[in-house]
Amino acid sequence: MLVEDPRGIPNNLMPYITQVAVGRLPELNVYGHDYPTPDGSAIICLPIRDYIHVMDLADGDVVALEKFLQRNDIGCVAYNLGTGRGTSVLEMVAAFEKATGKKLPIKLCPRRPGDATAVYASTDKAERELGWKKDLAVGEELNLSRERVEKSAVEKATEKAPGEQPAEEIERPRWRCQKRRRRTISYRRMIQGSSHPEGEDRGRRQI
Ligand SMILES: O=c1ccn([C@@H]2O[C@H](COP(=O)(O)OP(=O)(O)O[C@H]3O[C@H](CO)[C@H](O)[C@H](O)[C@H]3O)[C@@H](O)[C@H]2O)c(=O)[nH]1
Repeated sequence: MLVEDPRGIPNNLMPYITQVAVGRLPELNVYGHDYPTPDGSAIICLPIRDYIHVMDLADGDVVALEKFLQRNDIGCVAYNLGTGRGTSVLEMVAAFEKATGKKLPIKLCPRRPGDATAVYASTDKAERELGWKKDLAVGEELNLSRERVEKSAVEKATEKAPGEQPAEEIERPRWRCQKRRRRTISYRRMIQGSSHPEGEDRGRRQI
């Protein structure tokens, strides 16, 4: 998932990339550059994964919940939410560099034990039954990821010690994602206005 900012040194790719980009970590270790290509040719190929923005994932949850709230007899159904597309680590690095205009220092390293060569979702069922499809392009996802990290970096820089007086106002990056905010509001309305017997209580707990 894109848009993660854990404390300490991250294990996952995106938070590692963003921490290198803002200078918290010196370089990105790219694990594994000796994987086979699907056709068995000798070309070096990095492991591939399915990278989806957390807001697309949240939209998928909303449409699944909508379906559930409309029917009482739906039972347990599993849907894959992803882009349906495999992307390599170096493709992610290139997309990030394009979105931010910033060069990321990388180091090619041996494979990480336990890493699978290729993992990506089949999203046909979600598209067919929920009408859900990821709608952010990779560049847009990465812009949002960068905004999230910049915002968090400002918040960390302005954290106050107990008893400390308010510091001078620091300009915060503007959150440009008005479309997403509108969706969150309509999600709240949907839950609050639900006629499902449990809808109102569920909505109160989640908001
Ligand atoms: O510092 C790092 C961290 C990761 N990777 C590589 O990046 C890829 C993703 O590794 P992660 O640890 O981030 O994630 P997983 O392999 O557990 O994959 C899961 O998380 C991914 C996002 O981090 C995608 O969502 C993916 O579909 C999901 O299976 C792997 O090829 C890994 O070897 C690096 O090269 N350097």
